[in-house]
Amino acid sequence: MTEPRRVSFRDGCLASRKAEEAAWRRHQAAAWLQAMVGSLGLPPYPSEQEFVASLRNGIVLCKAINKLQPGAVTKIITNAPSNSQPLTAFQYFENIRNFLVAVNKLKLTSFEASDLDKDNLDAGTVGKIVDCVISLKSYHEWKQAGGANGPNKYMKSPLAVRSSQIQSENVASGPSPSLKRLDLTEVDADTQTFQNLDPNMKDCAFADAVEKLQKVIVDSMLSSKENIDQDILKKVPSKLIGAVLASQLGKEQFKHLQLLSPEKLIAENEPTHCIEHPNSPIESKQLLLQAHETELLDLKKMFQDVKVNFRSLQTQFRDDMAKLGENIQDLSKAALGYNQAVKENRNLYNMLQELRGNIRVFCRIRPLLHSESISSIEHVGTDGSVMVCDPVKPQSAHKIFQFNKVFGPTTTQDEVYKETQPLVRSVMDGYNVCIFAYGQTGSGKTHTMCGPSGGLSKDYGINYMALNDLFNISTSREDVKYDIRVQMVEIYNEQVRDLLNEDRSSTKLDIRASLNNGLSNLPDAKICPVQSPSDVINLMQLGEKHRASGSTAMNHRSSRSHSILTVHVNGKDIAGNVSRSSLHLVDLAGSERVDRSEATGDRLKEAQHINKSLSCLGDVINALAQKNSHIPYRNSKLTQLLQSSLGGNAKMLMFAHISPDAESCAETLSTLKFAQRASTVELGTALANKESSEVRELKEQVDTLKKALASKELEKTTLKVKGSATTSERTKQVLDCTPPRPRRLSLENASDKARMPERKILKSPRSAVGITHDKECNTDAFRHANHHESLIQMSAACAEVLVREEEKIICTVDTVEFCQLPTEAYNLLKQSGLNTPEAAPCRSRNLRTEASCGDALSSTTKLEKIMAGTAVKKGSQLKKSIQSSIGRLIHGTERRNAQHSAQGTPTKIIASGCHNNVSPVTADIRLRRRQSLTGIPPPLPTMSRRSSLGGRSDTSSNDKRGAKTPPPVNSAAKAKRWL
Ligand SMILES: Nc1ncnc2c1ncn2[C@@H]1O[C@H](COP(=O)(O)OP(=O)(O)OP(=O)(O)O)[C@@H](O)[C@H]1O
Repeated sequence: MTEPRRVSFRDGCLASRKAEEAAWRRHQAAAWLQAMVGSLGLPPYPSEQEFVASLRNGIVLCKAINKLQPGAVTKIITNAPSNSQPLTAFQYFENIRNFLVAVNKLKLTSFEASDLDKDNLDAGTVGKIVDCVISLKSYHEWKQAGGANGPNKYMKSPLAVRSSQIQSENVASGPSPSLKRLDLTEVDADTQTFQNLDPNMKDCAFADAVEKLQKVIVDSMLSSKENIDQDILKKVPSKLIGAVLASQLGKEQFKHLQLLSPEKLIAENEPTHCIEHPNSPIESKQLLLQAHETELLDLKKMFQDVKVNFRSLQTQFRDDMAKLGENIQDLSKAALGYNQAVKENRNLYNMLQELRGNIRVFCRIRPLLHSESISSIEHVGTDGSVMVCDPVKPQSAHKIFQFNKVFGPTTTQDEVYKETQPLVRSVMDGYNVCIFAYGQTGSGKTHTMCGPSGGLSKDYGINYMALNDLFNISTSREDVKYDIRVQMVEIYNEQVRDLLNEDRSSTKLDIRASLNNGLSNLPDAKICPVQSPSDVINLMQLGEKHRASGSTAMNHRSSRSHSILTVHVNGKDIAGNVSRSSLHLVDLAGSERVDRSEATGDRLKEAQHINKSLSCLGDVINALAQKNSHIPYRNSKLTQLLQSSLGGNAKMLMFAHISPDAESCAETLSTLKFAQRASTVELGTALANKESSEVRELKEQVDTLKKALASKELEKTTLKVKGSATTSERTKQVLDCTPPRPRRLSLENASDKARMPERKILKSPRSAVGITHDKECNTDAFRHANHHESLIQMSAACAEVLVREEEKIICTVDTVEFCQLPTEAYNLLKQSGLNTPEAAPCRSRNLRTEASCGDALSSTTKLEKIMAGTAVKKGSQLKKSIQSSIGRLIHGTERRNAQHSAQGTPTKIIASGCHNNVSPVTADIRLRRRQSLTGIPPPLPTMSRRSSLGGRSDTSSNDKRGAKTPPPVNSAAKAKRWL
């Protein structure tokens, strides 16, 4: 069994300490008794009950004291034999009484007989019994030591003595002298004696006192078996005493004692300075209370500290949370910014794509059908890549193709449309869009464009969804009014057929040349207005019904023609701005290997046409990809129809359809290669076909003016015909050498080329009017040479007439101010005698006419100058202003058209270069007129007319080409020639 743990006062465990000490003393007492009388059957550390029980009959005690002092107890009542009655407590009391008498005789610590009564057991009574045994033990040791150091050296510590003394008042009559000597409270007599001695005696007495004190303490330590290092005894006695006392009663209480000298220590031991004994219950409790109070204070302090710490932690936590919140806000801002940046990046990428004009290419893989088992598609990447490997030849390299998007076999129609939607929606913003499905037969083109069963099922394809979307947008945009119309044609065996025409006997269509409006180059195709998606479904079903399809070995419902559904969208907003665009949805017939499709007869013929037209499409794509100067659009009807989309300014999307079937691997690779080549084609920048109301108004104005001009020309022709019968012959001659030619650089050239028929009327009223040749003569002479040049060249007689006619026409076309000839010019004409209208029926370019009019030359020259300087300029100002307005506002394409016209002029000039003998005056007038219309500065005298248009300025070459208009000459030279 291990020793109980010893706890000091500093730990505030006084009670525990006392219990330990009591147990320790019981152990010592029991051990000594057993050593004296033999085993008592007690454990090494007996409890109070065990200890008292072993002594209750007094036998052990009597035996022990007899060993110390033989015969101290003469008669010991021992235990009765086992068979007899057990002894009563009273019989044993005899032993106790005898023992206590013997103890008192030896003047040892005693106790009361009742202390052994088990009913009265408490810490105090057992302690007295233990003290008694310990004192016997000390006495025994003292005796064994030979009884040196006086008769009472066996006594235990003074504290114990004092305690015993107080508690044994009833047993002993009073404290024994020896006890009194050891009790520090009873030192008065000794101290007084000490002070009365002479100094030498005092020294001796002091030394003796110190020695005594030291001995007492050592005895006490030894008796209480305190675990003190033996070396401590060799140290300074005062410190030793202080250390011992501090260890016994607590450092705080006895600190001052450590500093005391022996004298002071003795003085301290005066009755007034009596050292408080901790064993006193009240004092112990006070100490305990103090310890608790101290501990409480400590705890309070600690609590305060914890509180402060907690508060600071709380503040810190709040700060941290605030910082964290700020950081999160920053992060979310950054994330938002990042998202916006990504979005902008995507938009910019799209814009870049649009600017580059690339065709967008999507690839769609159809799922394996029942009859197919092995797939040649190895991998479909989310980044638009697809990897193909021929399962029949696994050793062949894996081929990877990259597209804008790849749709796997499980992709739904909706998912496909979602990616297509932005393109479709741009139709409503005025862009032309073309979406076409390409791929081998049975790869799913019709499924994508029209839906399963060619649009007859509910799982609609792009065609229907696109139209539905357009309707949705048109209803959601309240400020724009849209007009949506639909055309549907097919190309079957190189014939364009109208699919919406119920009359199947007249469905064949001709393709007309068109520059910018996609499939509107089929003016004869039926165009149906649609108001709702149900209209669209009806039309699509009608078209599908009429579309050529047939069964082949590869597709039981194979499309045998290319079908083209065109949606025309015209929009007009509340501000009057208009937009025109078209969406072409093309479901191509599939390429097929005839051996696999087992096509024969009609099917074979169809297959050949299909393959040929697809091959032509491939040629066009190749030529576009290589940026060849010649693109073979005219090689097939398909490429002819798609020309404006492939080579124009439309947005293009191609769906490359592939079959995963291993047997179709070769076709799959061919389709993918075609699609990849197509993706490298750079189209022109997509342009929105929008017109502001201002431009539209100007265009309308121009149209009105043109119409007015045409009607007035007719009117004028009728009038002139009446008065010019006599000059028909000369006019005929003039006409023979001057074929009709288009007006160059006129307003018409800047207008829409689509208005060809109207322009023809203007250029050639002769054909439009259908009048006699003589009558035409006057009209053409007037129109083509134009009024000013005619005035110069015509005879004096006809000049006036023409001037008047000119005035009439100009008056209707431009303004009244413009057509009114200046008075000066008119008077000159009069003076020159050229004022007979009847005498001027012919065209001015006739040299013979010029010769006969030689006398009028000077007047004519003057007139020319005046006309060039005043009337012509005045008249042209308005035209010029209109033209410049149109030039600023009209679409770039139209401006280009105007440039084309301007560039085309030299060719026309060359073509009409047979009239080398044209009057230089006429040429000059013509140049001035052109300048007035185009704003191009007049050429330098050395410059040819061609150079003024930006062509070469080499006059010799000009001459060689026989330019129609010679360099201007001065009036003297002109006069010479005319003479
Ligand atoms: N994505 C798909 N999901 C389910 N079935 C599909 C898919 N694509 C195609 N099919 C089916 O494959 C078969 C052939 O499709 P489809 O007729 O659309 O091919 P095609 O390319 O138009 O052929 P052809 O050029 O001969 O007209 C049809 O039965 C169709 O339902």
